[in-house]
Amino acid sequence: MYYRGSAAAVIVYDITKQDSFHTLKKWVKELKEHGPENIVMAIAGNKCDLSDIREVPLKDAKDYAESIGAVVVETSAKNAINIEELFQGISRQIPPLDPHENGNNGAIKLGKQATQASRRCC
Ligand SMILES: Nc1nc2c(ncn2[C@@H]2O[C@H](COP(=O)(O)OP(=O)(O)OP(=O)(O)O)[C@@H](O)[C@H]2O)c(=O)[nH]1
Repeated sequence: MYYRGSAAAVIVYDITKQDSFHTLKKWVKELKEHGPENIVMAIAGNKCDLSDIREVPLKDAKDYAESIGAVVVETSAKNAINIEELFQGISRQIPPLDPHENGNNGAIKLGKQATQASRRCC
């Protein structure tokens, strides 16, 4: 996992495999210990189209996500379910850029400026 300087991390488990939920917890631990301090964590319980054979109850995922302050969404990469919601959830958690940090942090301030084109010639 590469996370240096990341604003957010999506950690995916398979709702039909309890093992994958245990593995997810190990990744969360790793991120908490070695990841950026304010990284936004999002948990995606993938394969929600297979909920008839689920091993991980949604409540377990929600309780765990709440305990670590993470976003949680059940997704289906196969059927394109909740993918947009996942990224919208993440974007709501990421703080806006601080224009005073590191110069202008790469951001460009948009506004009216006098340009050649706007000057009158006669
Ligand atoms: N039903 C279903 N299958 C999926 C979904 N996402 C991925 N798969 C299938 O799961 C298998 C593994 O997908 P990968 O993208 O290789 O995921 P992986 O984490 O590398 O592999 P696994 O640990 O085996 O799931 C492939 O057969 C995918 O088609 C999903 O949302 N629903």
